Amino acid sequence: MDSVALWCTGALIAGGIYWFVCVMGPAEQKGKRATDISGGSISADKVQDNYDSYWSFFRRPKEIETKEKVPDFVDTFYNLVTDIYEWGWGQSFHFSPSLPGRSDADATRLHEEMAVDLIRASPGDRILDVGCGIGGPMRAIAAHSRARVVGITINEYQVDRARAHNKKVGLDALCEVVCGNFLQMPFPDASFDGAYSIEATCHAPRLDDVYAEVLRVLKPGALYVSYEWVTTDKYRGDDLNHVDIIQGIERGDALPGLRSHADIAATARRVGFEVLEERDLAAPPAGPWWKRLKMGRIAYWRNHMLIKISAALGVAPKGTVDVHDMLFKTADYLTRGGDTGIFSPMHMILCRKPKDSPPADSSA
Ligand SMILES: C=C(CC[C@@H](C)[C@H]1CC[C@H]2C3=CC[C@H]4[C@H](C)[C@@H](O)CC[C@]4(C)[C@H]3CC[C@]12C)C(C)C
Ligand SMILES: C[S@@+](CC[C@H](N)C(=O)[O-])C[C@H]1O[C@@H](n2cnc3c(N)ncnc32)[C@H](O)[C@@H]1O
Repeated sequence: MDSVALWCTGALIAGGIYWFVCVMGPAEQKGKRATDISGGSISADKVQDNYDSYWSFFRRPKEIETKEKVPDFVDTFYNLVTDIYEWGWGQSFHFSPSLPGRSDADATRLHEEMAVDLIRASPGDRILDVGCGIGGPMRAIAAHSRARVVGITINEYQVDRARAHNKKVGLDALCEVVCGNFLQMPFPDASFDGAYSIEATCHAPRLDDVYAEVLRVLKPGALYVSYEWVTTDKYRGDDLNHVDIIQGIERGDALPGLRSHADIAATARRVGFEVLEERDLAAPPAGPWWKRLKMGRIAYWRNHMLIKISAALGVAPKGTVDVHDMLFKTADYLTRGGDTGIFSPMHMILCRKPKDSPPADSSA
C-alpha cells in the first residue's frame, strides 16, 4: 500500500471514529442518539402520515378547527418531535435567558428553580407541573425544593420517557407522572399546595379553561406561576413581517393561536385568581433566550445529515426528515421573534388562589 492510500485509510478510520464517538454519541443529552429517534407512540410506518395530518390542521381555515381537536393535534406533534427535542436540546423543553459565563444547562436549571421559588414550595408539599414534557423541570424542581411533584402531559410517550428518567436518577419517589389533558385534570379539587407551568399552556385553545382547572385543583391560598408564550407590545398586526413570524412560530410549535401579553393577567383574574406579579423575563437586562438557537446552526446541519442517513438506511422512520426540516425552519422564526422583540416565551405570571375561594361547582 503506498503512502497516499495509507493516509486516506487512516483519515477514513479517524473520521469514522469521530463520527461515532462525537457525533452519534453524546448529543445534547447522554442516552439519546440519532439512531434512537422514533415517532413516539406512533408506529414507524405511520410517521409520514401523521406529519401530513399535522399540517392539515393549518391548511384548513381556523373556523372549522374546533377546540376539541386541539389536544389530539398537540399529542401528534409531541409524538413527532419528542425524541428530536431530547436528542438536540435536552430533557427540558423550554427556553431560558442566556447567562454570561454560565452554561445552557445552568441557565435552564436556574430558570426552573426560579419557578418553584416563586411559589414558595417547601419539602413535602405536593406541587403540580402543568404540561410536564419528559420531566426535565420536574426533576430539577424536586431536587431543589424536596417537594413532591406530580406532572401531567397529554402525550403517553413523554410519560414513559419521564418515568424512565425519574427512575434513572433516583427521583421516582418524589416525582410522579400522569397521562391526561390539562383542560380536564384527573385530580380532586383542592389537592395541590402549588402549581407551575413552563411553556405549556400556550397549547390550550382557551387559556381560561386551563387556568380554571389549575384554580380548581389548588388549595385555597396556594400559588401558581406560569411562563407564557406571548406576543409583546412591539407586535403590530398590520406589519406583514410580524404576522409572518408569528404564524411561522404557531405552525412549527403546534399552537392554536399565540395570545397577546395583555390577555394573560386578565384571564387569570377572570377565572378567579389574584395576580401577585407579572413580568416578561425576556425583557432587558435579561440575556437573549434565542442565542442558543442561533449558535446551534452548524449542529442543526449535522443533525439533518445524520437523520437523512438514518432515514435512508431505514433506521429512522420515514417522515423524520420532514419533521426535522420543520423544526429547522421553526428555529429561524423563533430567532426572528427574539431579534425583533415581538415575541416572548417567558412572560411570567404569579397568581394566588384566594383564601376564601368557594369550592368549584360540581353541578356545572
Ligand atoms: C415550548 C415549546 C418548545 C420550545 C423549544 C424546546 C423547541 C422549539 C424549537 C425546537 C428546536 C428547533 C430546532 C431543532 C434542530 C433543527 C434539531 O437539529 C435539534 C433540535 C432543535 C434545536 C429543536 C429543539 C427544541 C426547540 C428549541 C413549544 C413547542 C410550545
Ligand atoms: C413545550 S412542552 C414543555 C414541557 C415542560 N414544561 C418543559 O419545560 O420541559 C409542552 C408540554 O405541554 C403538554 N401539553 C400540551 N397540551 C396539553 C394538554 N391539553 N394536556 C396536557 N398536557 C399538554 C405537552 O404534552 C408537553 O409536555
